[in-house]
Amino acid sequence: MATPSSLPLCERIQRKNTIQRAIDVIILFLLFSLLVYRLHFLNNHGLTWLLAFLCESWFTFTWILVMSNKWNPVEYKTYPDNLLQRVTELPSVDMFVTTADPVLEPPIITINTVLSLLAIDYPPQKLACYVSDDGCSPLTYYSLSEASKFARLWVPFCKKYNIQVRAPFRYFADDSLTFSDSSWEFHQEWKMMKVEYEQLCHKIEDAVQKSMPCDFTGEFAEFLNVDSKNHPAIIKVMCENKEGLADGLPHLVYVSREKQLKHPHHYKAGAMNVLTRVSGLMSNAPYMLNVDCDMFVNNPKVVLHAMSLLLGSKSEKESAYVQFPQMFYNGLKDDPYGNQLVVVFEYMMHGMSGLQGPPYGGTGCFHRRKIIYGLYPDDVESINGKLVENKLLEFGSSKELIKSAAHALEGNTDPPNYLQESIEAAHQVANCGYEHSSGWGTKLGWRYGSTTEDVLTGLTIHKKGWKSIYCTPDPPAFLGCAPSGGPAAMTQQKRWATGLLEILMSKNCPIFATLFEKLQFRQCLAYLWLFSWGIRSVPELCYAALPMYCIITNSSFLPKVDEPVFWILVALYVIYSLYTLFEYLRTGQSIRAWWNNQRMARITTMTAWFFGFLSVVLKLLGISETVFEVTKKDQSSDSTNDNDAGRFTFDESPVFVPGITIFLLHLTALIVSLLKLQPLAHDGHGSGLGEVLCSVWLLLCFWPFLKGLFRKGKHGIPISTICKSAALAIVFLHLCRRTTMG
Ligand SMILES: O=c1ccn([C@@H]2O[C@H](COP(=O)(O)OP(=O)(O)O[C@H]3O[C@H](CO)[C@@H](O)[C@H](O)[C@H]3O)[C@@H](O)[C@H]2O)c(=O)[nH]1
Ligand SMILES: [Mn+2]
Repeated sequence: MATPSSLPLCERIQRKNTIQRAIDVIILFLLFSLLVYRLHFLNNHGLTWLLAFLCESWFTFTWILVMSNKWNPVEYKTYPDNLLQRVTELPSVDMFVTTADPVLEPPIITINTVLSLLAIDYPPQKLACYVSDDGCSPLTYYSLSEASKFARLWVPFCKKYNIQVRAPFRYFADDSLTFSDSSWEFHQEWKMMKVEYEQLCHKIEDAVQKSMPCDFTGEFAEFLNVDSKNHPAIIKVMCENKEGLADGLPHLVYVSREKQLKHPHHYKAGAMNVLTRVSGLMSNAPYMLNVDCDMFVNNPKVVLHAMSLLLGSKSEKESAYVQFPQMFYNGLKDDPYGNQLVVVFEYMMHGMSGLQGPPYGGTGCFHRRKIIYGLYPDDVESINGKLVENKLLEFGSSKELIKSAAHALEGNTDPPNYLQESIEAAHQVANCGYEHSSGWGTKLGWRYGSTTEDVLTGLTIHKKGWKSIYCTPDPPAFLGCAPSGGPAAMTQQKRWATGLLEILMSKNCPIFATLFEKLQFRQCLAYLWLFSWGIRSVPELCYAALPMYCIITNSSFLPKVDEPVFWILVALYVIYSLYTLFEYLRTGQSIRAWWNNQRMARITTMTAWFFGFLSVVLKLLGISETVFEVTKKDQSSDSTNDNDAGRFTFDESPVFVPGITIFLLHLTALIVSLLKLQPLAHDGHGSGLGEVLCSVWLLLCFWPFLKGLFRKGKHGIPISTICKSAALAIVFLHLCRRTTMG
């Protein structure tokens, strides 16, 4: 019989992907054939060929990155039940939740996430939950305070009946719940709990309705007249498990860091660093979990899964952090905005798992505190006083923090602390001047300088030689909101493209990390794939311009139907489409979802990513800074029955202009072609079937924009945007005419 110490905690499994590899290679071969063909005839054709060749070279390069990324997929299995037999004492975990704006992120969402964390299946005396509120909102604080009262009922209820989904709004929204085979007692308690939760919701709704949620006395006094952009730090211990009771609740602490107008606050990265320091003073757990305010715990065993990997891997070097996938509960049917990322997570993340590990995704991730504090893999074996002393120089001036950090770096656990005792020191480290001349944001903690601080922070861990692990338990660990409208989806994609490109264009570029540090070569390729999203918009826009340019000027950039290479292109298109379609079907998605994603990939690349690209160019030129725009979260769940839900929505944002321009131009091109208004072709290289097919395909991709031209309200494109796009299209047409005449 296996002894407890020999029971496995986790297992690394190499996925088989022979067929996929074969198709990858075929696609690559076709791409190379196309490039060779282009090169061979470069002299016979004009600029359009050269441009097509350059774009296709870029696509081939991207394909190589994708191939390398997906070549050795790996997945991990975890055995959390063995953990409980093997480990006598589980380590403690600090849990961080960030929220920034009570309007875009309604407090009811945040408190559901907090409640789901408080009710997690893990010894509560080992847990502390810290909520960072960058909105410094009395409403958020009030909601949390009410939620902490409700938690005293909710947490024991969840544990007693082993409830699966511990975010109450999701639990009570589940219609499939039946009481036929449950006890009378459960039924009674369930009813009581539902009433309590409804009361909590009413209180919060009432507070939202009133401009003032409370009368700003007592514990609320500090919120009187606060300005969310300019206020002192507010830190409140809302719930403390002083006796360390195993049937108590985890600690709950509210943190709103100090803000001053002239001080950069570094958005979420800044908030995470404050949480790291405040928690370092209070509970100083060796592990830290962080989630966005909308990402509630959907699998109550999530900490046990993470611990199976953190404690069960061969060495700490193998598991610097454990990342869970981002999945969504409000996913619209067939993913109309292409932002549920199922396929990306399934194939790209498992692919990276076979290399140095998944990037850090900002939410649903367990970190080791000492690695966030800047430790290298080699330091772990030879940790000594000198080394620790050197590291501590970066921590700023708080003596208490330095002491706690020394403990964390040396791997000692702290004697239990009363949280309230650290409140003064906590205020000190939450001040905006605290990081001045320290290493926070540059040498330790969450890194500054990118609107995707998560990926940057993960990269700095990988480049030290650490590896990370991707964990996909069933049921999914966390679920959150995907943006459910065109503008929100575009804002998010733009921010991602911006942040990722910012990293590529900085000293943190992964190429340097491979040359001079310990980032593995193929991990570097995987990061390059991610970081070049913004750049990809340029060749895609050029490639999208080619068919219409060719039709309008009666020139060509594609081979003619009677040339054999034409079939290379057809084969490429067909094989690639079937290949991607198969990926969607294999992850349980519909053909419609596949098409929506194909379409949205083109729309997002040419609009949101292009704007991301532009904002990085502006930053590099020193003209403007990049900003973190928070995405709007809404609670509406599966809107499968809502006809409106999948309909594209628009706003005045300039991000829609390139999309509409492309649409208008292709429409014009097709009309020109239909009415045979093209000029005479030079030397017999006029446009042909290939160009027309491309144009038709792009029109189909941008179909939502056609509908938007005729709709009103949020489903319609604002007149001003249409005018701007039309003006741009006219300028383009004019330029086309000049080139033909010239
Ligand atoms: O000044 C700020 C801005 C944002 N946030 C928080 O950051 C989180 C993420 O913001 P969100 O608008 O939801 O962005 P998403 O694009 O949905 O987030 C993804 O992308 C971000 C940037 O890469 C990561 O930080 C996130 O963890 C990841 O889920 C939210 O909890 C916000 O409250 C702050 O705390 N302070
Ligand atoms: Mn989010």
